[in-house]
Amino acid sequence: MFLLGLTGSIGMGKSTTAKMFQELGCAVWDADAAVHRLYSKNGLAVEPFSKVFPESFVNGEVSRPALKQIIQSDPSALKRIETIVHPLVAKDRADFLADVKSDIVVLDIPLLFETGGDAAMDATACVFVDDETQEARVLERGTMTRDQFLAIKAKQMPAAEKCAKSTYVIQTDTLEHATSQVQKVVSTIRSQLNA
Ligand SMILES: CC(C)(COP(=O)(O)OP(=O)(O)OC[C@H]1O[C@@H](n2cnc3c(N)ncnc32)[C@H](O)[C@@H]1O)[C@@H](O)C(=O)NCCC(=O)NCCS
Ligand SMILES: Nc1ncnc2c1ncn2[C@@H]1O[C@H](COP(=O)(O)OP(=O)(O)OP(=O)(O)O)[C@@H](O)[C@H]1O
Repeated sequence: MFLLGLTGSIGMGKSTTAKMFQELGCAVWDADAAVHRLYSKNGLAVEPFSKVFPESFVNGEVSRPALKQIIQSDPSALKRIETIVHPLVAKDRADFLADVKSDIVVLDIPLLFETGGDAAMDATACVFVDDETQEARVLERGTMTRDQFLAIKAKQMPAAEKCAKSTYVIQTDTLEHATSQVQKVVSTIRSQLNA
């Protein structure tokens, strides 16, 4: 099993690119989706958040708008949120890897390099688009204010640095261009596996 870590700065196209890998028969695990499961009703993060951040506990779930308010008024809260969430995400991933059957497994992890997760990968791929397109795409989603976007971006390793550390860089300027680069990465890895 070949582990490919897929990363990139906020809104640069990780999820969209992960789907392209999935369409080529790769198994995909998505760290952000794991966080969604953990925050939802009966998710494993609900109880610890209800104790540490009672304001975030809304209708039996961890509320993302409430968390964003908390981080906005106290930027140090993100570190405390990560301390609760990251070990639970690690367990979700270990459970997934214990069961998966596929030649290539793509792990979509926004903080791959920031958390040292790249050390456990056979190769890494970074999605990339220019800063203006990134900002326009994130703000178009309407889930974050510009200040919230800039605060998250400031927490992340600069995009150019992530790309320099990666085995592959995937430009996400158009869907067609990204698809052809994903096809090349998959065929390169498959030919290595079959060599
Ligand atoms: C800050 C929160 C509330 C924002 O929620 P929202 O639904 O608006 O955004 P979403 O979760 O889709 O994240 C969007 C992007 O923000 C970036 N991001 C999220 N958390 C972090 C973080 N702790 N540090 C740096 N970037 C982050 C990632 O690129 C991510 O893909 C949420 O991301 C969160 O609870 N983050 C803490 C958990 C975490 O560290 N997740 C990262 C993957 S393990
Ligand atoms: N190759 C591409 N060509 C054109 N648009 C793209 C491409 N890849 C992604 N996009 C668009 O960019 C936006 C962000 O993409 P996506 O949600 O995949 O990013 P992400 O990196 O997973 O985001 P986040 O870090 O917030 O989780 C979406 O609107 C998506 O349609």
